[in-house]
Amino acid sequence: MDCPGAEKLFTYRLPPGLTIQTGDILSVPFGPQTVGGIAIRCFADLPEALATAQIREVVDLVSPSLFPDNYWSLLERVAQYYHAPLMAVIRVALPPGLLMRSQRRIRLSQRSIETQTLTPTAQKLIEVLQNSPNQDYTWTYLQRQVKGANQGLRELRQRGYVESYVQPQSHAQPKRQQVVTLLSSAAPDLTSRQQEVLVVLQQQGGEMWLQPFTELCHTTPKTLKTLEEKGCVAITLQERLRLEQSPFESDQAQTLTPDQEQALAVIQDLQGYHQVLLHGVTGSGKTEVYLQAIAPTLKRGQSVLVLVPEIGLTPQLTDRFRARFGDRVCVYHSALSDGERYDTWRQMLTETAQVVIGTRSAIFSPLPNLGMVILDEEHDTGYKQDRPAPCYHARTVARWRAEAEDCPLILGSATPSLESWATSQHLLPHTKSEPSNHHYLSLPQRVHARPMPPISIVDMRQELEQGNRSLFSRKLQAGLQQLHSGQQGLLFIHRRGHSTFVSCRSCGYVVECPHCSVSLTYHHNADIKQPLLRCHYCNFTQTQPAQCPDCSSPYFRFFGSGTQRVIEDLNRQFPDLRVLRFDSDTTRRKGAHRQLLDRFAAGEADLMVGTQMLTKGIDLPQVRFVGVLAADSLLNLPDFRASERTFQTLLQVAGRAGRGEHPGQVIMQTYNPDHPVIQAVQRYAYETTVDSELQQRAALQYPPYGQLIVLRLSSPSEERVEQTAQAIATYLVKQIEALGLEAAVLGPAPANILRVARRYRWQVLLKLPAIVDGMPAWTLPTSELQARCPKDVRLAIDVDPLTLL
Ligand SMILES: Nc1ncnc2c1ncn2[C@@H]1O[C@H](COP(=O)(O)OP(=O)(O)OP(=O)(O)O)[C@@H](O)[C@H]1O
Ligand SMILES: [Zn+2]
Ligand SMILES: [Zn+2]
Repeated sequence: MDCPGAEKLFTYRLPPGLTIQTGDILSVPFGPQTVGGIAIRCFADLPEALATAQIREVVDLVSPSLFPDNYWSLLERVAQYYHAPLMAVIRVALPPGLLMRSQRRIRLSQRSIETQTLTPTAQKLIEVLQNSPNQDYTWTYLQRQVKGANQGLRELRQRGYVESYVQPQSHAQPKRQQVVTLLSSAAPDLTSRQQEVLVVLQQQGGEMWLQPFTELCHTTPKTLKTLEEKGCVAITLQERLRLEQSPFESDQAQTLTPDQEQALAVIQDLQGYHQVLLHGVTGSGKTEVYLQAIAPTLKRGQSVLVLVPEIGLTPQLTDRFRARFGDRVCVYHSALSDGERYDTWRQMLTETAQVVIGTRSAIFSPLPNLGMVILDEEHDTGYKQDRPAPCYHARTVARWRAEAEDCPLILGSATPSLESWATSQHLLPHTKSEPSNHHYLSLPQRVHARPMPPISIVDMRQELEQGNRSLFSRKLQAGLQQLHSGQQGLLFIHRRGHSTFVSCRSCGYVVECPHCSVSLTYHHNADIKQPLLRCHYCNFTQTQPAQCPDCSSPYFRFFGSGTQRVIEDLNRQFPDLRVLRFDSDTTRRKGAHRQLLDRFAAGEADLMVGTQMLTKGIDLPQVRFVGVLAADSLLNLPDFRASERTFQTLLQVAGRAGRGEHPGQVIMQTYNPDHPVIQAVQRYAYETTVDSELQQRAALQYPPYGQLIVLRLSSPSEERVEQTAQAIATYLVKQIEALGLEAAVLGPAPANILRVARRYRWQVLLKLPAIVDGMPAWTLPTSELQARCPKDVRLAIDVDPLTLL
C-alpha cells in the first residue's frame, strides 16, 4: 500500500474478470482515496477473521509485477524466519514512496480497433489516445479529458485494445548544481592560498562539483568567485543525476598472483548455486579477484550484487569498482536521500547488466538477472540488523537469494566468521550432506609476497610496575615519535561501549560468570551502596570484590576510555604530532568519512586516531605503523563471541600496516599478554584459534552448533516487564518439555542497559539445536508469546542475534 502510515496488509476482493499475480501493481480504494498498492498474497478463500461485507474491491490492475520472479518469496521467507511482519520486510526492501513517485500511463496496444461496438466513453478514450503523438497518455490526463474514464478503460482492456503500465515520473526539474572547471592555473597576483586551490583542482582532474570542492580544500565560494573573475576557473550549472557519483579514473585488470589466479579459476567454473569462502589475508588482493570474476558475468549480460558492511568507510572500494566498470556501477544504501534511493532502485529494475554496491539492505535490490552475489568482509557485524524488525542478517538472506537465483555466492574475508569457516570446512550437519556446494579458497599471502607486519605485545602491567602511568607504553611512544607524512600511523581504540567490565590492574584478572563464560558487567547506581557485577545472559549476580580473587591486589580498572581523552593526552605528550580524529563524532556529516580519509591520504596528518572504523578498508601504502591502545576492552565484552570479535578486529586493524613497499609494524597494549587470543593474534594463527573456539561452541551448543533466539521485552513499567519476561520464560520451558525438544531457556535477565528511553528492558534467551536444511528446529509460537504481553510491554524477537547486550 503506497500510503504513508499504512502499517498493515489489507485484503481486497478481485472484480470479476480480473486476474492478478503476486507483485502486480494495483489501484485500490483506501478511505476516501484511490491509491497504489502491490499484490502481496492471493487467497482463494477469505481468511476467517474477515467478514465479506467489509471487503472492498480492487479498482484495477495498473501494471504487471515490476519485480524479479523469486522476489516475493524471498521477502516472505525473511518475514517467516525472522518472525517479522511482512510489511516490515517490505519497508526494508523497497524505497519509500515507490508507487507515489510513479505515474500510471495508458497506451494503445492494437492498430485495428472496431470502434462501432464500443460504448461512447470507450470510443472517446480511443479517440484521445489516437490523437496523441505516441498513442500514450498519463492516466491522470485521460481522466481529466474523458468523463467516466474508469468504465471505458476496463472495457478497452478486456478487449485488449489498450494496456496500462507505470513509469517513473520524469523529474520536472532535474537537479542542477554548480561545477568548478579549471581554465588556467597561471594568472598574475595570485595569493598562495589561491594557487593552492588551483593545484587541488588540477589534482582532481580539473573539474569538481562546487560544494564538495570547497570542503575538500577548505575554501569558500567567495574565493572561487574571485578566481573566476581572474579567469582561472569557470563556475557553471550542470545537471546532476541523483545517482551517487564520484569522479573516477579508469583502470585495467591487474596481472594476478598465482593464488588469485587459482581462486578466480574456481569461481569462474561454478555453475548454479555454490557458496565460496574466499579467505585472503589482509592485503592479499581479494578485491581484484572480485573485479575479475565480475567482468565475465557482466559480459554474459548478468548483474552482480556486491555487499559491503559500511559504505562510508570504504570509498576506496567504490572508486575501484567505478574505475573498472564505469557507470555500470550503482551505489545503494540507506543514507541516500529518498530521491536518490528511488532513482537507483528504478535503475536496478532495468534489464541492463550492472553492478550494485550496497550495504545490507541492498540484498533486496530488484536486479532481474542476477549472476553473482559477493559479500566483502563477510564476518562484519554490520550485516546484521539489530532493530527494528526484521532483524535479518544479510549473509543469510544472500544465501537464500543466491539459491533462488541459482548463482554463486562469494564470501570474502581475512578473518572469516566461525559460521562461514565451519560451513566451508564441512563441519556442520547441513553442509555434510552437500559438500560439493561449499568451497574454500585461500589467499595466504599478500600481493608481491609483502610480509605481514610483525605484531609486538606490550604488557601494561609491567609498565605500571615500572612507573609508567601514561596511556601509552614506552614502546608505543617510541613508535609515535617516528611518524611523519611519509610514514603514517593509526591508533586504534575500542569504541566505548555502554558496558564496562572490571579487571585487576596488577594481574589482569577479569571476573566472569561461572555459568556462561562471559565477563560480568559492572552496575553502579545511586540506590545501591555496593557496586554489583552481573551476568546479563543468566542474571547471576555478585558484589564487586574488594580485592582481586587471584592476586589480592586492591587496584581495579574500569574499562572504557574514549577518543577524546586519548587525543588530549597525545597533544600533551606529543605536541608536534599532527593528529586526525576518526570516530562517530567526527564523521557524522554525509561525506565526512571520505573527506577525512582523503586528508589523511594527502599527508595532512601523521596519525589517525579512531575506533572500529579504522579496521575497515584503509589501503594506504604510507601507513606503516598501527597501535592498539587496549586490546582487552574487546576481549572482555560480555558476549560469548568476544574472542572471535577480538581476534577479527585486531587482525583487521593490524592488516592496515605495511601494505606498501615498506614493511609495517604493529604494537598492541594489553593487561592480558598471555591470553590465548592475544597470543594467536601475534602469531596470525587463524586456524588454530578458530578450531579451539569451535570446540568451545560445540560444548556449550552456541552457534554455529546451536541456534540462539533472544526475546527482548521492554516496558515503561519495571515490574510488568520483569513479570512478563518471567511468564514467557515459564511458558517456553513448558512448551519445550511438552515437545521433547533439546532446547534451553536462559534467563530471564535484565538487559545490560536496563533502562533506555524510559523503558525497562529484559530478555529471555533461547538456545535451540542447529538449523538443518535452512529450517530452525522449532518455529516459535509467536502469537502465543504476544498474547502473554500486556499492552505496555513490547516484545521483539531477534533470531541469530549478534549482540546480547
Ligand atoms: N595482482 C596484483 N598485482 C598488483 N597489485 C595488486 C594485485 N592484486 C591487488 N593488488 C593491490 O594490492 C592492494 C591490496 O589489495 P586489496 O585491497 O584487494 O586487498 P584485500 O585482500 O581486499 O585486503 P583487505 O582485506 O585488507 O581489505 C591494493 O592496493 C590492490 O590494488
Ligand atoms: Zn589480580
Ligand atoms: Zn551467566
